[in-house]
Amino acid sequence: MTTTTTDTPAATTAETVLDARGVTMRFGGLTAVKNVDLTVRSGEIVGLIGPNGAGKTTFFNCLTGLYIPTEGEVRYKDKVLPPKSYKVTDAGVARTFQNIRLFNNMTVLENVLVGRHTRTKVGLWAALLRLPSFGREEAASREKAMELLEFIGLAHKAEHLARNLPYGEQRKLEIARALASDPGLILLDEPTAGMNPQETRATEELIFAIRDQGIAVLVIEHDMRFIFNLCDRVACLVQGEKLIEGTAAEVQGDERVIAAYLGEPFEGAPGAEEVAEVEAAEAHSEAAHDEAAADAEATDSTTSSTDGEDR
Ligand SMILES: Nc1ncnc2c1ncn2[C@@H]1O[C@H](COP(=O)(O)OP(=O)(O)OP(=O)(O)O)[C@@H](O)[C@H]1O
Repeated sequence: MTTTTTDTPAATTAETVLDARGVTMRFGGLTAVKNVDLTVRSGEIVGLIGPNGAGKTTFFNCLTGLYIPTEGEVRYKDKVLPPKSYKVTDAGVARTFQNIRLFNNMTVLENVLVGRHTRTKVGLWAALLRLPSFGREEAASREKAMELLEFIGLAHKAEHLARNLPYGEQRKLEIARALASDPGLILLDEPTAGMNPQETRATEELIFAIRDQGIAVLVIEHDMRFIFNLCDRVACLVQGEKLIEGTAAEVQGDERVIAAYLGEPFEGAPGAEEVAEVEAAEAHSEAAHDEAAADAEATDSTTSSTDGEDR
């Protein structure tokens, strides 16, 4: 397996924000992610692609404390991330999910405020007794949440219930909620799933704007045009292993990536050896079957001619 890593001059001098090394995740006998290394540097947008079931979401779950990797280590700004999702958020890594997870019966503003809670400092008693410190903190949180809603273009819907937003806006709201925790890195799991081309284009602009605010981005997507337009670097997972990592042009033109998406086996692909073994075994058993059938036919014809002689 060949892995290409191309560094732009800016990327090589930038700080490493995420450093995942040798991440492996097994579920019983299934290895969903196998020995994957991936870095994301400040100022970068990195894409993670791969066919269905390649292990992309499992890898995200390993990065964000939802899963404890069977092997490997994940560091954020040089510190090993704790294996608890709220602590990962606290450390500065936020994420969105493939299936939207909003609080549907809360308003748009309240949803963003929920995302803000990791950054609020007042204690339980101050909140329950509504002490002045709580009031000040709450006002600051609301101001920040409204700024975020301005940023994503939903300030005019702050008091709407989340469930009443159109699908594309719900996805945006998820991003705003993730941003509310003031992350240094945001992980987006299929942010344009189910979007029309205009919404997809707007999401692309939003992600560029997030990057311009100094937040590094790691994004999973199946929309190749979107990913190759957006990303500084792209890594492709196939059957849990990183097949290639490089610039959009390098990954886009790699015939193994094309073959992986078209579902064709290709030389050197992860799992190719197993596929070759199965194919060889099948060919062998077919040949044995043909041989046995030919033998049986020969025996039959000998028997029938003998039978004829007997009569
Ligand atoms: N909790 C789990 N228990 C057992 N197997 C799992 C679990 N989560 C994922 N898997 C398996 O791990 C493999 C990778 O799944 P994963 O969802 O990470 O792939 P993916 O690349 O994100 O796919 P998609 O693009 O379809 O979302 C699949 O075979 C899946 O069935």
